[in-house]
Amino acid sequence: MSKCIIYVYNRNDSYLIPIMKSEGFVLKLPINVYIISGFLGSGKTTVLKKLVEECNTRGQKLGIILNELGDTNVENHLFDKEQMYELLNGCICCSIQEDLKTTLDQFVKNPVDILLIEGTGVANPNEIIEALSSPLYIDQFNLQSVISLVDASNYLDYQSIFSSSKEVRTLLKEQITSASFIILNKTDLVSEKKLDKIHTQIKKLVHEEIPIVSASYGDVSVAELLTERVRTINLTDKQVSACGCSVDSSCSHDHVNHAAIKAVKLEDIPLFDKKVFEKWLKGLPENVFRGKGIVQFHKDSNLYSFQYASKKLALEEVKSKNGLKPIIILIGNGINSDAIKESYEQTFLHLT
Ligand SMILES: Nc1nc2c(ncn2[C@@H]2O[C@H](COP(=O)(O)OP(=O)(O)OP(=O)(O)O)[C@@H](O)[C@H]2O)c(=O)[nH]1
Repeated sequence: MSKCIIYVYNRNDSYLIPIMKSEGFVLKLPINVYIISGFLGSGKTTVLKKLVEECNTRGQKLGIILNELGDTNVENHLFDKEQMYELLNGCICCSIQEDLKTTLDQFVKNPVDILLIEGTGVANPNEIIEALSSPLYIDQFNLQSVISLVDASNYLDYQSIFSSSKEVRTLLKEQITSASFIILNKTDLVSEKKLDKIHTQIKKLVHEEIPIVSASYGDVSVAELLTERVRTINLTDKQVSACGCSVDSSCSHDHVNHAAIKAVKLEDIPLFDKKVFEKWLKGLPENVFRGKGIVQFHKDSNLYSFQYASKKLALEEVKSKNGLKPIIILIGNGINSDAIKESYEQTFLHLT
């Protein structure tokens, strides 16, 4: 096939869309989209990595949108070979819907085979669905599935931790009810009995057609993950976002779902002792339930990506160090950032 690019006008006549990118590949609109949703630490990035690996093996061109609560994404190095965009400093909700639209425009101009969107752990997928189903994008993007990860190791605890926060409980529920495919993940960390109880509770929340698959480390077949389930997506509430704004209203207030869930960033990190670091993380107040970042240890020139979720620390050597610096992000509900910084300084900088 000779190299050519065909342009067509989109419905709004606002710009030209390339539908044939390069020799041998025909990248067409609409782009198939998968939303990966789920609470903090539930396993979204684990599933995303799996999908990226598979799509690369198949030679499919991938687009990725990563959304982070804070101003730093410590996991972007995992996807630096993909056409990736980061939406930082807030959820894909009323506060950065415009950023999402700008990013979607980039994909309309530069189509990919598959677009994977990972929301923050406190994003309401309904708001991403809204953007994709707006008249501007309905012909350009084809939402295939909303994959929601549920953290089995924390599901029941979160009901009590957030018993006084209706907003977070609503968010946790909506991450489930807006799904077309549910992965009950981290089953390796819970007993059969507990798992049955959680399964029964989730089943009551969703339509009987929605599959609920138990997994550990997101070990669900890629075929299942990529199945088109658009017809079973529960869009009944999609015209009203969780913060109560209608789709077309210009929402100016802060997104309320996760107002108390905040991220604390620690930089200029010294070299650590691995055991002291782990002990410090596990000794943090109960309301700090997620940590991630990059660290370096004594007598070791490697950089490590760390994940702290479900009270477990996981370390992985970073292969492409390009410009990466040690950093710690801690996320929790109503956390006292001054107290955390003080504890960090006392433990690692020996300041009193
Ligand atoms: N034990 C166990 N750990 C898991 C499982 N799935 C993921 N993890 C680990 O849990 C941690 C968090 O996983 P992620 O995939 O980063 O979770 P996430 O939903 O992207 O987290 P956020 O970035 O907070 O939104 C990592 O250390 C994973 O390796 C599982 O099924 N069992």
